[in-house]
Amino acid sequence: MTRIEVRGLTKRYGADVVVDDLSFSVEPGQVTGFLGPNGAGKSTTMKMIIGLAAPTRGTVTVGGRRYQDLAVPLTEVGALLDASAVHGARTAYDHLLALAVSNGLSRRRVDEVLVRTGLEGVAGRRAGGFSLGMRQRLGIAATLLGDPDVLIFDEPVNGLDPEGIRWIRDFMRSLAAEGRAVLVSSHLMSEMAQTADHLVVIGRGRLIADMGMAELMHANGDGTVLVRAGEPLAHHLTAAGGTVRDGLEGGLVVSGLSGEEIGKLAAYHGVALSELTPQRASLEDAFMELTKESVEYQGAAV
Ligand SMILES: Nc1ncnc2c1ncn2[C@@H]1O[C@H](COP(=O)(O)OP(=O)(O)OP(=O)(O)O)[C@@H](O)[C@H]1O
Repeated sequence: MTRIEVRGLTKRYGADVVVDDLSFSVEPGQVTGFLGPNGAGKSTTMKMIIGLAAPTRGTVTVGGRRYQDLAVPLTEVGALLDASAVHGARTAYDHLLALAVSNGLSRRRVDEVLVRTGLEGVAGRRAGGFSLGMRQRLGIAATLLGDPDVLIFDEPVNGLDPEGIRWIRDFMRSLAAEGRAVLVSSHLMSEMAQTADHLVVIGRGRLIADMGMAELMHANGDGTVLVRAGEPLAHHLTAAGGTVRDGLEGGLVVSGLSGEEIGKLAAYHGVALSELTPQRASLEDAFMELTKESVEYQGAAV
């Protein structure tokens, strides 16, 4: 099983430290969301993983080896950093064939990846005439040519319509389900919520969070219940094992008890409830909270 290991990775451009002592792992069989506001250093980190930028300090390895030490990189790491980087005059088939041949891969793989990405019907068309969604598919097809265990995608859903976004999301999940390590960057938490198993959040080049999606949801209110009652109820809730804190506008935020248990408890003590709402974590809120210190340009509060 192949993983990406980033250790103490640092990149300096002139006086600017754009990636600052970053360490994290990308595990096989998972989609790892790589999140951060614009300019956080995501693309630069990805470039260092695939040897397109040299680290100022630190190391990054794929399956224990540096990218430049891989014999045929395409068979170990597939990366899509910029989907527009195709030769517009070439057909989709020829674009993939040129890549396959220059990497010593078989023609058969070209047909296979065209089918896998749903492009077989347009393989003879020039890539220059492709929609953004089709270009993304072509870019993804290229990453799969060498059947690599590790895949890296930089903002793959940027600018796509909902159908295209759904397709990419499902595709990432299917790649992880095959046991591959998938690293996907985004500056939108909402995109990651339905795609990633694990999140690595950075801001101004530094690691802010490295945690499982479930853990993040839990840490941000998932599993709590918002309660409003006409009469004092908090002491009954704590006596029954709940943890209670004050919410907005007189509400109580309760953890450790289910909505049903709270409802029964209130009925038992004859307390009328005006609200009993299980809380869903807002991941967007969690992300804003995590990164609020590190966004490049903040809107002025008016
Ligand atoms: N070749 C370079 N020379 C100088 N500065 C650079 C270079 N590449 C990136 N930067 C700077 O490094 C910082 C991080 O950029 P990077 O593209 O890695 O961020 P990002 O998180 O991918 O952002 P975005 O979501 O906007 O693409 C930015 O301030 C950018 O201007």
